[in-house]
Amino acid sequence: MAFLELKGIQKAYYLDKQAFPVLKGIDLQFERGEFVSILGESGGGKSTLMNIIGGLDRNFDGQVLVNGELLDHRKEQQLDNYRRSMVGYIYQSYNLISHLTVLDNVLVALDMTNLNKDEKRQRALKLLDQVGLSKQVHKHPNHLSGGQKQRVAIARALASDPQIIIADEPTGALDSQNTREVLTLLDQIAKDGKLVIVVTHSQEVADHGTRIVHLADGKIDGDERLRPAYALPEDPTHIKPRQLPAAASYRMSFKHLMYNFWRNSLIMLGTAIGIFAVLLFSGLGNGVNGYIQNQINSLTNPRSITVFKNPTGKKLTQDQIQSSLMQNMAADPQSMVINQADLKRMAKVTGAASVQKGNMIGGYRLSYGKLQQSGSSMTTWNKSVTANSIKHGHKPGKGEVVLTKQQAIQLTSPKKYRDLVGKSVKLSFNWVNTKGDPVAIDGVVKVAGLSEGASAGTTINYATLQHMLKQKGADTRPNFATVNASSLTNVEEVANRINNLRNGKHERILGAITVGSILKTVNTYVHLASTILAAIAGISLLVSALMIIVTMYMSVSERTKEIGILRALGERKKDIRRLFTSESIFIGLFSALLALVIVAIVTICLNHALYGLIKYNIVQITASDVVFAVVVAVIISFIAALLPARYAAKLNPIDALAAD
Ligand SMILES: Nc1ncnc2c1ncn2[C@@H]1O[C@H](COP(=O)(O)OP(=O)(O)OP(=O)(O)O)[C@@H](O)[C@H]1O
Repeated sequence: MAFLELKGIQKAYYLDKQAFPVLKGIDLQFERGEFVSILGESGGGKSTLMNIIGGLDRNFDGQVLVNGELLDHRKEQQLDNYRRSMVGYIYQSYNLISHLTVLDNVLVALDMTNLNKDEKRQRALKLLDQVGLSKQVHKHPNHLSGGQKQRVAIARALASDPQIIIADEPTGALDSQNTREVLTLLDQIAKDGKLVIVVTHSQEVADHGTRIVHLADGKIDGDERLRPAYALPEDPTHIKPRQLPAAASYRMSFKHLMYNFWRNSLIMLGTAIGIFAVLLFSGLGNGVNGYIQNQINSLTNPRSITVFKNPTGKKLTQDQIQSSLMQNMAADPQSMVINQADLKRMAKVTGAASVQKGNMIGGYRLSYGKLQQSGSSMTTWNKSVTANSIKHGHKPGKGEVVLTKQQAIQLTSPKKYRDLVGKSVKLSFNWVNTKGDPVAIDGVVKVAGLSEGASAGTTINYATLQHMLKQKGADTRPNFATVNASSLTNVEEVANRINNLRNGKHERILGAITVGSILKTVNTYVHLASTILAAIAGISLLVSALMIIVTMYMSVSERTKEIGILRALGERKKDIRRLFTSESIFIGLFSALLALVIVAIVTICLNHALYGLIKYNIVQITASDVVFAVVVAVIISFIAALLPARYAAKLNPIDALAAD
């Protein structure tokens, strides 16, 4: 039984369904320890035969038997295993992987063996030493001479200790000195008990072997034994093949990424800008939203509902309630009185947590020394006002008021207005008694603080105002109420229920004003803006994904030959796919990290620049934004690599090896 046997091998290439037969029935037997040269005219089918022997070609008729066992060439997996365990290739054009060092080129073959990390390294170094390259191990192939490159290729072919070495014109590109050295190495390989099959045009090379097979017109027309085959040594090999582990693909992808560092950096920068846009817009959305909420909440209590009497009995909008307020107060103050029954009904409304009585003065005069000021609205301090609206001083205690900054300026001067805090001012206004007769009220109150900003208002201590009214026999009943909703989410419902309270004639009796409605409008706009920004960011992510797809396709076409080399070494389609998806995932991951660095810098700068102005961090990136960005980047880069990786895996290894 021969070690390797070819039986009735036939092969034809097809062009427009027309068959061009190349091999027309080849029967050959080979033994280990042989150094066989295959000679023949150009185009005679030598390389085609080598691809069949080497397990690269699946489309032929006939049988290949190894140790008497049929190699099922229709099954891809069987051929992958066969190449991985049995065959080592040496090519005329060396076919080294340019982005790997000499040592790594040899280690690629060793990745598919059962040796541990140290053993692999030791073996690679030993083989490189044997071919005389121990000083060149860390160089890249483009820094080697032709002879040196071919010796690296020989070391790689021997790395996994295969029993068959196929060399296609191994000395075709070498000078005579290097040719002699390579032939000596090949002879030594045969001496070590391997089967060496060399395709050559050179009689000198052929004479070096133990046997010459001549191929003409697709048939064997000569088989000459020059010397007996070398005796077989005892089989010392302990190296067992195994499938390529995923970690090896990741390592190789990473090395390729680093080899093309600058080009990849630009791609990563491009992708990172897309991810950065998503992060920044999301952070800005969070910040703006938070800022507006914060502004509104700091000045007013969003859970509070201000309730007035509705003298019309009809349904009124919040704007209508507000605009008719002053007029009603002046024309018929009695019509605005909220009685005990109203207060009780409000308190019973579902979702109302508390009801607070209040008085609003429609028009009043303040005087400080010789200066006077007239105001149009002063309310008793209530739950809708927050202490944050007071910028200087504090909320009004007994006998105290809070004025607006503007009022303080009018009563003093633009430079000294703050001095008014703690000073007493005279307050006078008109009111009515329970019969509706006018009563003039006046008294001295102390300025507790000054309110400032959009919702600044004038407020007076409730007990103080009640006391002033009582003293003059005026009506002390409330003319507005503050209802606090039990939660932020039911403010509008509570307001609606209050608006719907009716008297015996089925007329509406109260009108409710909420700050929640303002908040809602603002939130709608913020949400709209965030959606638009997210869409823009989404487009930039799409561009990033397209960029990765293009890059990966470019990478596949640049690395076509490498794909062929790796397939010839025994890598599966799956390994090739992983090579490209993992590289893309690295790009995605590094882009995300780069985006995080950029967004961190921009966030710090923007927040720093704007903090002085708005006292708020306008960009707020949350931990979930960061996780989202990294996950999205990895997913997008993985998806973007799927098509190119699939394309790479499907390449025919023979065509890939023939690529320029
Ligand atoms: N993929 C292919 N499609 C079509 N025809 C092919 C293909 N590959 C090879 N051939 C043809 O098959 C024939 C044998 O080619 P092959 O490369 O095996 O010859 P060879 O003996 O190795 O030649 P050389 O010594 O010049 O390398 C040639 O005529 C070639 O044109």
